[in-house]
Amino acid sequence: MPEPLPETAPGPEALCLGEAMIMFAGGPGPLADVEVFRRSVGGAECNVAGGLAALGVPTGWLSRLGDDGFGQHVLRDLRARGVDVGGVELDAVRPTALYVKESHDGRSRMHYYRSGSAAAAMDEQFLQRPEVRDRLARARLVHTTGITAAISTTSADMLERLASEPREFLLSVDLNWRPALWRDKDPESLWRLLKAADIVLIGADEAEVFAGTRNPDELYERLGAKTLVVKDDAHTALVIEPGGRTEVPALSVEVVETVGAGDAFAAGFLAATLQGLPMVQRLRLGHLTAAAVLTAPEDHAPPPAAEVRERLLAATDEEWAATKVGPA
Ligand SMILES: Nc1ncnc2c1ncn2[C@@H]1O[C@H](COP(=O)(O)OP(=O)(O)OP(=O)(O)O)[C@@H](O)[C@H]1O
Ligand SMILES: O=C(O)C(=O)C[C@H](O)[C@H](O)CO
Repeated sequence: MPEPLPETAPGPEALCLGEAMIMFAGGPGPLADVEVFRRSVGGAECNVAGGLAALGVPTGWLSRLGDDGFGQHVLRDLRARGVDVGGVELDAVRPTALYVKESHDGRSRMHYYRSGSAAAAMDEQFLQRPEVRDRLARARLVHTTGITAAISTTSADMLERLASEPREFLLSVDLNWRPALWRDKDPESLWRLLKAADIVLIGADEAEVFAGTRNPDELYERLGAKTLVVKDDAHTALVIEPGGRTEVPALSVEVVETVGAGDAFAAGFLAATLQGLPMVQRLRLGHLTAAAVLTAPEDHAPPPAAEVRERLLAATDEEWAATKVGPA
């Protein structure tokens, strides 16, 4: 059973709410031919939680896991990465979700085995559990994604509740549009969640599919977000907020595998936000942490070393533009 936070503990500053999955990476080659898979932990919010903790932000991950070996592995892995898992509930019946990453023809495809998972049973009551309620009351930031809105109707209801109740924390939402999870579902609840958020992160490509536009001004207008971050792959990341707009070009990266780069970007951007850094540095830290994941095969990777981060956050625009990142 998760331990409630002691009354005096400050609790995690940041909380990430969503499903973790055991990820099996196979290939290169078509799934039908792969015999051996490498196991690691995936899941968007869980990737962000690990990324925030690695950047020194006290972070908790809120979710449900099957009371099975895979769930134990997720807990062990997150604890080892310094993430508080006291808000995790174990389910004796429903399993921990799985996903298989197929690498074939130079691209990755995700195959989910997650329907009926322990996390999909998250509901409004989950937020009322003392272990969760106490952490929410003390957090400065809560991050979630469109994936959590998609995994079940009870989970979508939970997010509606989270977004509509009075809150002290900043609510951050990454669109993370996953069409496979939205078949036969109306994304209206996701629009409401995005509109209620204080910070919205969105990739230009997925915006085009989800909202029919990749134009940041149109998105800002439609989402009414207080801080909208639009990432455009290898090109640039742009923030629009009431005070104006800031744009920072992406780094030049020798890409190994792209899944998880958006989560790593979110971790860097949000960590720098909590640290009160100026907007250019918030975007730069996002690019830097994304670059670390782009040069690794897993969905998450340790961020660049502190001295590298400090040097590049302080670099001139010319030095930044000339920076190249390759596999470690
Ligand atoms: N080819 C690339 N070269 C350099 N940086 C990249 C490249 N692709 C992605 N990035 C970095 O990763 C960040 C996130 O990428 P992207 O724009 O694809 O967001 P996303 O669609 O939300 O990601 P995800 O597919 O992980 O959900 C970018 O803002 C950038 O920092
Ligand atoms: O696609 C999902 O639902 C995942 O959470 C798996 C990956 O870890 C995630 O997509 C990376 O952003």
